[in-house]
Amino acid sequence: MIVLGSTGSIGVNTLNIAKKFNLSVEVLVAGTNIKLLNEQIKEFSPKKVVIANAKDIKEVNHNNVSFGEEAILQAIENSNAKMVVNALVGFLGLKPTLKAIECGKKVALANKESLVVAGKFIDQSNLVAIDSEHFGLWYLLQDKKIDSMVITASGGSFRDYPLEKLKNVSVKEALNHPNWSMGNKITIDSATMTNKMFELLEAKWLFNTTKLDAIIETKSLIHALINFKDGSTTAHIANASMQLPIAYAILGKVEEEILKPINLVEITSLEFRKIQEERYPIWQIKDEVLQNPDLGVVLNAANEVAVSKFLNNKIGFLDISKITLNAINKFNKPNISNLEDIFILDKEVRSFCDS
Ligand SMILES: NC(=O)C1=CN([C@@H]2O[C@H](COP(=O)(O)OP(=O)(O)OC[C@H]3O[C@@H](n4cnc5c(N)ncnc54)[C@H](OP(=O)(O)O)[C@@H]3O)[C@@H](O)[C@H]2O)C=CC1
Ligand SMILES: CC(=O)[C@@H](O)[C@H](O)COP(=O)(O)O
Ligand SMILES: [Mn+2]
Repeated sequence: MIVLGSTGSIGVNTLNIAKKFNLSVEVLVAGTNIKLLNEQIKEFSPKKVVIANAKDIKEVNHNNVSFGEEAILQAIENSNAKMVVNALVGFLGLKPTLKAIECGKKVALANKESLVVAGKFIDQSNLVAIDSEHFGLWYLLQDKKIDSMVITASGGSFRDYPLEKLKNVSVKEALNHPNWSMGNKITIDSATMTNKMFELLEAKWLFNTTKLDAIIETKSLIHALINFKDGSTTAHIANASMQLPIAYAILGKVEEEILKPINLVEITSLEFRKIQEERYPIWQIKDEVLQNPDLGVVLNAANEVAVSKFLNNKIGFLDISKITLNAINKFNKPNISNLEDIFILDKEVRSFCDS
């Protein structure tokens, strides 16, 4: 397989599964964590390696290394591997997703931004999403009439902070996710609840419905629920680890233990909360975005600019949703009729948010 983003949280979990099931890894793509990449090269002996920057090539212990976005696309095209795990973060992941599909490879897609911005153009016939909530929904699906689907949110780093403290929280505090160990960008997206907005859009494209909602479950043990027409609700419960969704995405069928089962007696209780707009201002536009999913392009671009500014200490935490809502207000009627429109609008929104 080809692993894009091998040094990230999903990438590392993917390689753990590859090791456990003795799967071959033909291509590794990473950014700047060359130390970890070299360890992965030693362990998996890939034929090809791609990194972000030319200046780091000499540090990589491999004789076939290239760099940059175009090189990622070429590596996908030139490889005989049948599967691409896309664990890149952000808009950067879209072109590799499209390239992998074009090359007829199976796509195991953690890069949810691909679906957020381009869901209506993505052929899903050979694609499986890697996301705990969508894995949960898929696991619960059965041949019965569904009323609605619900995904859960942890509430993120600040779910228990007094509202008046949010203005001055630090990057370090924001990166302290209560339940999951993930990359920086998605951890901030969890704290603002933008991750859940992305996941509603992701679910819209994956399950072809807008009867979707999200609630907070503070322990991240329930990942998804389905309300059936007959009045029953089923819930997917599993320990908070991405190894199970990744194993299914890669292997298709899993019959051995990947995670330790949940012990409800030890857990003793679960707590559910409504997602409040006062704490998560982005939630104001939930219905609008679901009704007009082209807004995903605006939401994603503005959010990427804002999160990067926050992580670089240029703005405060509350400014992230201000920037995003401002962009949604400005670009409120996007007209996306082809993939090219996505790249044009993405650029316009970024330059608006940067100015
Ligand atoms: N983490 C999780 O549990 C979950 C993540 N997701 C989604 O999966 C995706 C990945 O998330 P996560 O693993 O947490 O993110 P990380 O930030 O941990 O990993 C991102 C990966 O992309 C690489 N990368 C970044 N920029 C470049 C570049 N310019 N060229 C090549 N490689 C690059 C990084 O390399 P390096 O580190 O070497 O710089 C790293 O390997 C995101 O879309 C996220 O929303 C979805 C569900 C759960
Ligand atoms: C592990 C996973 O799927 C993440 O998307 C997770 O859901 C993020 O946590 P939040 O529920 O806090 O957004
Ligand atoms: Mn998720």
